[in-house]
Amino acid sequence: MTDEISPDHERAPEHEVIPNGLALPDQTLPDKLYVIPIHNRPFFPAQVLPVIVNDDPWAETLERVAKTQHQRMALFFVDNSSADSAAFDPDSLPRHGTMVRIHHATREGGKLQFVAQGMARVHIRGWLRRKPPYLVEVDYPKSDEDQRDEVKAYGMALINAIKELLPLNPLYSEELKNYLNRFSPHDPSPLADFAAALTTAPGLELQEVLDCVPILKRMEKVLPLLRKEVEVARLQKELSAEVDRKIGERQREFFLKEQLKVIQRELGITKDDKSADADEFRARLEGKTLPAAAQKRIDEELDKLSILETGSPEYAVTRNYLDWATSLPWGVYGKDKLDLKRARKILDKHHAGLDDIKNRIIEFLAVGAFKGEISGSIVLLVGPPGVGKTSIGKSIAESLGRPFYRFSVGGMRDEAEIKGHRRTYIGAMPGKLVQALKDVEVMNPVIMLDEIDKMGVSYQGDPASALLETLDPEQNVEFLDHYLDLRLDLSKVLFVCTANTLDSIPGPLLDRMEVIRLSGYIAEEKLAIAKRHLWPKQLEKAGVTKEHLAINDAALREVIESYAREAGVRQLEKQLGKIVRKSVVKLLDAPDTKVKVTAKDLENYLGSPVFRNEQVLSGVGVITGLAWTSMGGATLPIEATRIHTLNRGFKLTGQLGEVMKESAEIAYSYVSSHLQDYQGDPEFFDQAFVHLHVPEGATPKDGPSAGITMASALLSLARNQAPRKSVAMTGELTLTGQVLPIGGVREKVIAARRQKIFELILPEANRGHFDELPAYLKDGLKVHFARRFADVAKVLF
Ligand SMILES: Nc1ncnc2c1ncn2[C@@H]1O[C@H](COP(=O)(O)OP(=O)(O)OP(=O)(O)O)[C@@H](O)[C@H]1O
Repeated sequence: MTDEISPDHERAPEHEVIPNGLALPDQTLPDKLYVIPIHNRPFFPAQVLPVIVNDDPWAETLERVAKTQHQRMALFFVDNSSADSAAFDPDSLPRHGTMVRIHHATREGGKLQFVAQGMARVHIRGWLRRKPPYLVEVDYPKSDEDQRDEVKAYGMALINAIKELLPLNPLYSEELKNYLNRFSPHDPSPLADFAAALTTAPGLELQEVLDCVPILKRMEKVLPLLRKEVEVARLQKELSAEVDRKIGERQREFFLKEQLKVIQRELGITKDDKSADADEFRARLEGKTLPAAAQKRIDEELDKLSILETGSPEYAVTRNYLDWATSLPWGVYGKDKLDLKRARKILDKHHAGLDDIKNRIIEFLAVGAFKGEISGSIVLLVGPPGVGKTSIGKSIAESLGRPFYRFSVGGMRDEAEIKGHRRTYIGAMPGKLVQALKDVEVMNPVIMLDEIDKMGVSYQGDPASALLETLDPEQNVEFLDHYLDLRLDLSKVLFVCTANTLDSIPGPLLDRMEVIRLSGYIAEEKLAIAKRHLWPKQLEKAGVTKEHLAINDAALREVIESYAREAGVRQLEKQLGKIVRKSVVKLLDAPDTKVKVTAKDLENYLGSPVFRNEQVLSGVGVITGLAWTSMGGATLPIEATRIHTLNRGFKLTGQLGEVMKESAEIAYSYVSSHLQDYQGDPEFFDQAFVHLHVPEGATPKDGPSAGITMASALLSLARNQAPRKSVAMTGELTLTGQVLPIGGVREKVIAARRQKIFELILPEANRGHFDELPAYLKDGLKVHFARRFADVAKVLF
């Protein structure tokens, strides 16, 4: 067979625009047709549908069809997905295909598209060309068109089914319209074909319908297919209605929820906050190691949080609890830097002098370095105000590389401040220690407890015993905060406490502490501190350079002597601050000058001097004692006078404590009964009402160490003889005239030097303490050691 064989040689008419589905009067039935295979489902004679085939190899077929006058070809169903190519087996074609008329063929992107109008069943009689373009000889099978009642009944059934189908899917009505344009609804053959074409039955089943020429049989096949289609469509419709309903419900819910969110946001109680809260709390615990009990407790609280209403007070309480519990640094420990050289450098950098203190601290750190950790120790720095206790504490933290937290327990009356309130209280809070740990973010900081000698006691519990529980390494492994109600391990915290005196620190607490004494500074030390630290610090604070503002040593010395004679340096620091501030005012007036502060100018800066050198009192009945208070050592003049001679008597003033009163009684008894041993008038006290006064009457004083001083004052009065000037003394006196040792030798020596007193009387039993003092304190001092009061009297008179 050759290519020349073609069904027709005439060209198609130029314009043959046919509205879809319009029945053609043209009933041409060509006996030779080109063939194109189609897939998915067969094409029925009652259909008008667009068909798409591959350009290759069907382009030529279509071109040839286009050249025919009748524009017809045959479509055969091939149930093979690979068949849209030339590679189909011509013998595999089914018995019947459909002769179609081609309209509107177009070509785009490798595809050919045309509208096929089904015309008639067609049967291949023989092959004229077995490769594309395929060409076959055909004939057209005729169905038996008898109008028996059964056919009619089937026709009615089909029409009813189609009617049922129509409302279920709007697409069907379009196809029905096309169909009715071309055929009478009572024509059984097209009706059966149309009905089959409406169904979504599988290709092979539909091919069976196409292959079935006898009308009754064909209708028998189609009706169940159509009924099934109706059922499926109905089911589908129901399903989609159900889906619609569900989507509708969900959408409704969604919109309501969104509205609720907006309302809650407006009211400040956004639901989202809840999960954000819980998420944040969980995130905070990441990387931390909690004890099992704490983990369990926090999990429980988180669960509770999730069921509470955000607006409820209970929510706020739980949230607050979790906020605290999760922000603790569970299991987070900083690494200690135990480098002693570095530690020494840091201590030296911040502190002038204090060599013995620094050595003690280095020893303390050395023990830690040897053990590998610093824990289980409590350091107590005791000394007068402003001697650098706090700054030593800070330096310890810095040299260990640990964070530092400081709080004062002075005046604390309620143990809840240390251990927290129970959660049942409104506004309950954890105690200071939990707050400290939250702040420093490690479990092993240096925590400084200031003023532990000034803790109070009240009905709200005893803070001292709470503190003992906190500090004691035996107990603080399991420290319990009332608010958290969780056990915390405080054993790795290094506690540094400060106090001005040891007297009021509870014994059990003191027992566990490593006591380091800072005893106050003498003038030379203060000068060094002022030059190296305080003055530069004040300049920096004011933003002035030393090129603009200078002070000479003489001026500094004068400040120390006349304006700041306390044991510490806080007053000194304040005075220097005053000088700097006043100088800044001057500098603002004349920016390019340099201000030099000298001793002469001091009155302009600081007013008249607070202390004068001639302040040491002297005269009959006046003796300078040495005292030691929480403010450091001090000189303490004691005066005795005879008020009248009417009767015997004795009166005491000056805010004296019980012990001091008793030592006054002892002094009075001793002196009055031993006057003749001391060259006094033995009758003197028989006609003397004596008044003994300790000045600075507003300051409470106590202790036995003024015994010999008071006795000396009374003796001076009785002998009516002024004692030697510039001698100061301290010592306890017994009824038999023994001189007993006293405490605070160092502080008292420092105080005497500050007052420029260089001759001292000390109890013999304190000789060792004196000898231990550093040379710079002992230099130039004349010290008499007294065993008995007679030794004292010998020096004085
Ligand atoms: N040896 C020193 N060298 C340098 N500066 C010092 C020295 N001693 C104290 N200072 C400074 O004096 C000021 C007061 O010191 P600090 O606050 O440490 O005293 P404190 O003993 O803790 O007093 P308080 O008992 O009143 O708390 C600080 O500015 C501190 O730096």
